[in-house]
Amino acid sequence: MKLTVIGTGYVGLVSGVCFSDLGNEVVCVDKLSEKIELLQQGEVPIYEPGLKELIQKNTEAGRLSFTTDLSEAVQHADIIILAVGTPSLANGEADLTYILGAAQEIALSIKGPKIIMTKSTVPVGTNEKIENQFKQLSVHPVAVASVPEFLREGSAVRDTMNPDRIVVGTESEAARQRIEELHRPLTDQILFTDVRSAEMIKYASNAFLATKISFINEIANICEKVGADVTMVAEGMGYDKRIGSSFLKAGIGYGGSCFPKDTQALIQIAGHVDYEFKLLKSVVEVNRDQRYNVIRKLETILDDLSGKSIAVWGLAFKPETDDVRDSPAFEIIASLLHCGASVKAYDPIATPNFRKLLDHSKVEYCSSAQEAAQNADALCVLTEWSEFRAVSPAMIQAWLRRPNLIDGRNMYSEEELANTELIYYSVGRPNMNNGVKEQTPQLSF
Ligand SMILES: NC(=O)c1ccc[n+]([C@@H]2O[C@H](COP(=O)([O-])OP(=O)(O)OC[C@H]3O[C@@H](n4cnc5c(N)ncnc54)[C@H](O)[C@@H]3O)[C@@H](O)[C@H]2O)c1
Ligand SMILES: O=c1ccn([C@@H]2O[C@H](COP(=O)(O)OP(=O)(O)O[C@H]3O[C@H](CO)[C@@H](O)[C@H](O)[C@H]3O)[C@@H](O)[C@H]2O)c(=O)[nH]1
Repeated sequence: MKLTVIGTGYVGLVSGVCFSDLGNEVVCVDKLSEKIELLQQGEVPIYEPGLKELIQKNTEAGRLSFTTDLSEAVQHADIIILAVGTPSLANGEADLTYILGAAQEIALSIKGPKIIMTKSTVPVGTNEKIENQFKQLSVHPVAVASVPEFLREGSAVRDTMNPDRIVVGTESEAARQRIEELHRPLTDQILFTDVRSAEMIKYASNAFLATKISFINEIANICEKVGADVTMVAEGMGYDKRIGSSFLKAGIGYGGSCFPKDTQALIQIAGHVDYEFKLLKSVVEVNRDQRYNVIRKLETILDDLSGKSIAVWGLAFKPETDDVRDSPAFEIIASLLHCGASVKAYDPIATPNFRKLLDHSKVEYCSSAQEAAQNADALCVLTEWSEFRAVSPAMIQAWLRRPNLIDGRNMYSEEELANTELIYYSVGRPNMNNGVKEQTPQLSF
């Protein structure tokens, strides 16, 4: 099949590359010439495991190419995939400038019938707007389909090649058949819906996963007060197939380019039809507060943070990505600076992107985990990179000036801490002091 993908971000690039690997002829378009030049040279503008190898393989096979020329590229394809960004506006609504802008450019360029397949996450009703734009601007018939994307950053290639399901929302029988044909090699689990339901499935899925995370984070906060261990609680809950074990890891709250923006957008979508989504508003509020527990725990240990040197391990919003959009590390470091602390930060991959967000005289970006931890008054672990898991708590203690470890991702076990003198605070688990668990709090009822 001949495909043109508009937007070479995490979704457009990975989808385009994976579709080419299935034998389709794919042209990827972006308006950022520096991105396209990198891709034409075989370089990858984002960090995503396995992507570079697939780009090289499929470019060499002549199935994959990159261009900034949208109007030329759309002639090539029968299916045009929209994968441009839909970031948040100040009020939380999705900004449709890029998606409607791209649709307009396509409408003004096409010279024949096309299938427009929207992979971007868009509010209910957006694909109808896109269809109307085509009707107004072009004489050529288009069939519009909402095919939302569910890949995760850090495992985007694997997720794309092994999707749990493909959702296809379209009113067009021709589009339905072609899109089914395109996805059949990936899965048999293809759900056909109307357009609005497909758009809603994407937001509902992200909102539900975000709800699971805020739920377990609140359980963790209660566990800390009653002396229970949230990792055991989550394990015990997860064996129940109705609950499931995934997305029950307590931590510093969700970040990234999707959950924060998509939860806000769904609250707005509901608001536009006079529905107050109370549950989701709480999910967002819990998430916003959860990251500040790191600061509260530091203050409990160190009292005043002013003048203290705090090491931070992990700047990306999750491991295996260089994406720092809405990373909890940003607000945590900003709070540390606000409290008068200085910060020594390290991330295996994401430092260059994070530095663009926060270039501050009191933040020193280090080139190793040891350099960041050396002589600090406390270490905060904010991203669970395997590189950090490989460092023993005894080693961490040796590097630090004062033996304080705040583990925002529950990386280290009681056994590993037993032989150290660390003061250790994690999330929803008992604190440890000198290798010994703190006493279980007395319950007064
Ligand atoms: N990042 C994810 O993990 C993920 C997963 C599922 C769904 N989504 C959704 O997919 C969409 C894309 O997300 P992303 O993270 O890949 O975005 P991104 O910001 O990484 O990339 C978008 C790209 O589109 C390009 N672009 C914008 N307008 C263009 C135009 N008119 N012509 C050509 N290129 C244009 C931009 O230059 C940019 O490179 C969003 O709606 C997002 O919510 C993202
Ligand atoms: O048990 C968990 C699972 C995740 N997280 C956090 O949640 C955030 C998001 O993680 P994840 O979902 O793995 O990454 P994303 O790449 O943001 O993927 C989400 O957002 C994408 C964009 O919409 C969707 O396509 C994916 O299905 C959806 O998982 C990260 O900050 C994680 O640290 C937790 O705190 N606890």
